[in-house]
Amino acid sequence: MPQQNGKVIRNHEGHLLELMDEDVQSVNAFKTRIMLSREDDSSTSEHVVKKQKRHGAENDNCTVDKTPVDQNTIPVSEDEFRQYHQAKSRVREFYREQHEKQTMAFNLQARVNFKTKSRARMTIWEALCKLSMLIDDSDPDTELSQIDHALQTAEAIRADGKPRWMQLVGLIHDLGKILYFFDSEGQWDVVGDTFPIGCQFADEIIFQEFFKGNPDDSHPIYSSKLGIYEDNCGLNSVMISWGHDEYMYYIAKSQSTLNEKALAMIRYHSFYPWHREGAYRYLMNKKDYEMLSEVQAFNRYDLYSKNLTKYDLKELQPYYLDLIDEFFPKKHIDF
Ligand SMILES: O[C@H]1[C@H](O)[C@@H](O)[C@H](O)[C@@H](O)[C@H]1O
Ligand SMILES: [Fe+2]
Repeated sequence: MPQQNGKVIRNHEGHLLELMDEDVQSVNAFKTRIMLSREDDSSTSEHVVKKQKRHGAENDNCTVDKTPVDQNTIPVSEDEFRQYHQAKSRVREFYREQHEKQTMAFNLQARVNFKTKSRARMTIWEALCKLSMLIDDSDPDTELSQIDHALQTAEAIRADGKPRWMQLVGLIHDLGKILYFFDSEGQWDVVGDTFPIGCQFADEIIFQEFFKGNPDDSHPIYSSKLGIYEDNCGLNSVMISWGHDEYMYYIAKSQSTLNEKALAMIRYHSFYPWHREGAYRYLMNKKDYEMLSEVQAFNRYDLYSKNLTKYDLKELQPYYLDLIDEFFPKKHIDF
């Protein structure tokens, strides 16, 4: 049974405690690094804003949305994807808001919120069905709902004969976007490309100019090249902007048997400035180089599978239910 509004601290949940412990430690580590930099960060902002939902089909039960799609907006060749300079205003406005609001203060608080609350308990399939109600404002390449995108990605990986764990990654890589229906302040803290917090916003980030409105961009430490980090400290020690990738990574890490490549694909698939544009190499360690090629291999399916195909959910359900069972030992997942 999904629990909406889970503001309850569920201390009896073993995995939640584990997660909290791990992340309280990492949040503390970030705080320590900030304190060590002796900067007075008084930028606590008001996070309560009105949510504007951009819904797809008005249904919560996984029926197929038959809404016609504007054919002219769909990219056909690889170089037609991610053309942000000609993107619609909804995409520009999305990034203006995201870049202004993804601050260190927000990110620390988002992690504390995540670790100290439980939002809902449901099956992976039930969660996937929720994605039929979300269209991603940040994405210039699809107007379909996120359930269509999940199936397109998974089916492309499957059609290419890739391993079953990777097919599952295709299916659930964006599942964290259900965060939008729980704790989020809008889409800006759920979707979109991601980037490190606590150091310079690299030029390779799309719409870099919108960081002008982010207080961290004029912070003496956070705006420096290394910020609070050390050379080659490894991405695992870097705080990446909060959203569906981080959220789903924690869920999959604690409640699935997916391997480290799968977890890296989930965690970094939106980190385009890194995996596509080559930024932030100075934060990487040896392990990150191994994972980089995995994330890039996954990205091909994530990005280039976006087309007009709407798969028949009922037809695919038995196959994917088996796949989910293989890697998620518990039927009901704490989201
Ligand atoms: O991984 C993708 C990618 O970063 C897209 O650019 C973004 O629009 C989506 O929200 C996200 O899921
Ligand atoms: Fe994504």
